[in-house]
Amino acid sequence: MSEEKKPHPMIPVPEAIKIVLRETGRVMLDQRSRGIHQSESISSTAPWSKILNTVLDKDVLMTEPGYPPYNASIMDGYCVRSSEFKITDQVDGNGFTHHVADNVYAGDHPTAAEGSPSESPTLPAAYYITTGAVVPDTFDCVVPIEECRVSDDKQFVQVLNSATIQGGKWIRPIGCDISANSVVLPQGHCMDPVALGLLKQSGAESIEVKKRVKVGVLSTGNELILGFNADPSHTGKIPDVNRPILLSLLESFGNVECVDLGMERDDDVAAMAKRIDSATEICDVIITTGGISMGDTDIVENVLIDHFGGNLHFGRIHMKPGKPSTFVTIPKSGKTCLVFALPGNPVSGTVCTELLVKPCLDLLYDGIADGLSGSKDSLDSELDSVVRDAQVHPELLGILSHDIKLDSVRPEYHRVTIDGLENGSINVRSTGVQRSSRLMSLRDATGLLVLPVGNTTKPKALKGDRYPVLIMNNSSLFAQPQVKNSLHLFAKKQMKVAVVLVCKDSSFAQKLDSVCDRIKNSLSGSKSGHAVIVSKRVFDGDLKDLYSLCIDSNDADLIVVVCVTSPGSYLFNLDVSSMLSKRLRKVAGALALQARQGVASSNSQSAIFEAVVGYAPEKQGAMMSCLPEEGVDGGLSNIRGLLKHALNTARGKPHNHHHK
Ligand SMILES: Nc1nc2c(c(=O)[nH]1)N[C@H]1C(S)=C(S)[C@@H](COP(=O)(O)OP(=O)(O)OC[C@H]3O[C@@H](n4cnc5c(N)ncnc54)[C@H](O)[C@@H]3O)O[C@H]1N2
Ligand code: MOO
Repeated sequence: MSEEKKPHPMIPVPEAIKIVLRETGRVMLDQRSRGIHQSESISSTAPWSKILNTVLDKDVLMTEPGYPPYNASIMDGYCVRSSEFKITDQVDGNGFTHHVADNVYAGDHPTAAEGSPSESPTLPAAYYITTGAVVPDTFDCVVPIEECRVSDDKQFVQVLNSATIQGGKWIRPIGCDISANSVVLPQGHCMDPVALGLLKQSGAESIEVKKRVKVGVLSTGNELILGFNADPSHTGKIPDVNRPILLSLLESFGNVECVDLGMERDDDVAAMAKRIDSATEICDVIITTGGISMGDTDIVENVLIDHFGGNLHFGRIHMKPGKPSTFVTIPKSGKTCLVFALPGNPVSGTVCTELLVKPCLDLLYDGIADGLSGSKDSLDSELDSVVRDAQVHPELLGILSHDIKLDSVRPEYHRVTIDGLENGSINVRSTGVQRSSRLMSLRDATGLLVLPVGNTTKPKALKGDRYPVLIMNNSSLFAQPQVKNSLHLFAKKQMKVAVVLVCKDSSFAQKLDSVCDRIKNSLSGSKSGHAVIVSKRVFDGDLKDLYSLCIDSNDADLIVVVCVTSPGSYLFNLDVSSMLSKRLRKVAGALALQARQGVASSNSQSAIFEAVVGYAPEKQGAMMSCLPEEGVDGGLSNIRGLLKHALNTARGKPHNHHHK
């Protein structure tokens, strides 16, 4: 290390992000003052892959005459004139009402048909027409084929019910879907698949879209090679992983056009300067990795400052990983290039691209408020507002699933797997050893947990502690359910029900079949699918054996325990319900209350009964409910809709592939 090389002060992450946004805003205001507008025109006939995910910089308007551009039939049938029918109702001896002048198929251009007079001396004209075909001028009604009788030679047609003939019926008039000159797609709209379709319908020749931000990525270091090529024994050489990671990560942001700047040695200042020089010509933003800390070969900062006269805004950040991250702006040919010189460790470079570079790219792409002028007097306050309004990472409050030792020097952006929503909270677990060279720590990472510096009072973050977690990949949060756990598919499923009739006295056993029928009826509804009784049993033994009988058996989703006793003697029922509620896990209070209300509405006296609903711990995912015989219908139908969700909750843990 040379004598004069002194470490830069470490600034806090929030300050670093604000500096990045402020300098980005400065560049944008400068461009605005020079009238530079970052948009480009794309022909609407360009390949859709070129248009997909671009963002409109200008409204797309509907061309004349609107969509659809002609009056189109909604049905296969016959088009007629509503005015003619009234006069010539049922003139033909065979009951035919119209003669068929011609056929118009979708795709035909029926100019000949326009206003053509009826050729039959006696009957008005009709045209056979298909769905989507042009309704000939002067015709104003389509009668569906089902409403017509057609002669064998297809020359004549009888409209069976005159009431089906109404002006405008079964026709989409010109411009009814999109009226001429209306805004089809507003400025700022992302060209998603539906927007591509609407663009086609609009008839617009081209669109103005925001220019993607041009970002160059350069790897530095003498140790770098392209790959091991199945031979990792190159002493001292390692594959360059930063470029593939960063180029593809940037690509995934969607608002970036990447420029691969290749690899550069770290012992040749002139070569590196040359490469960065040509990059500043074409790139808005440059990311370099490696060569930015304290070693003799860490030359990147020298090149950026000494060779290009760059302005250094910060040279170190108080964070782990990513401490040596450096941010420089380089004025070049009338514009300013934003340069992020990131550490070479793969994790550091990746985390800092997410944390520091992404907000800069989003700001460059999304643009700044229209009213900002960048004039000298207001510049500072305008930049303040740019920083305040800029968008940063989506974030949630994560709950730690286990203890983590805190770093005693730097706040840590700890790579975690977000385990999804459970009871409304986000549980996170560490991806393991967090060394910034250990790319494996990013493999299953979907978030960065922001941990504070540890001290003697709080050396560890503890299980259950809450910290902000920055989400790295939104889609990972929405775990895909399996068919069996899907809310909408499960709704159609059968609910398998086991019934246990608990009798104080065996004479009640004969009620079993009728009770089962009532249970089946009360659980079947259009929304909750239908119930099938998979087992019916009578229990009249010692109550202490009841629970094991209930859980022993089949693959029921729901075990319904029905208590039957003589009217007015409810003590037995209470014994049953209190015994079961002790054995069940997560007794569902809200459901039980609903059930009890339902019971009461069937039979007011049984309201005294303590309805029970809960999960049987021994039967994974099954629920058990205990109800009195008199109110079983009301009780079950009251919880029918909720049972489906309760069962899904019991089973539908978010699916995760990578459990440690
Ligand atoms: N005396 C000090 N030494 C170091 C300090 C310090 O403060 N004082 N900081 C350490 C920290 S923290 C980090 S992070 C690294 C960052 O170093 P550089 O940015 O200079 O990066 P390099 O030394 O070039 O590389 C670091 C590491 O990463 C490997 N690497 C580099 N590029 C790639 C690539 N494209 N693909 C895969 N791996 C790459 C390189 O071989 C090194 O192992 O500095 C500490 N040192
Ligand atoms: O800051 Mo460095 O990125 O810890 O390893």
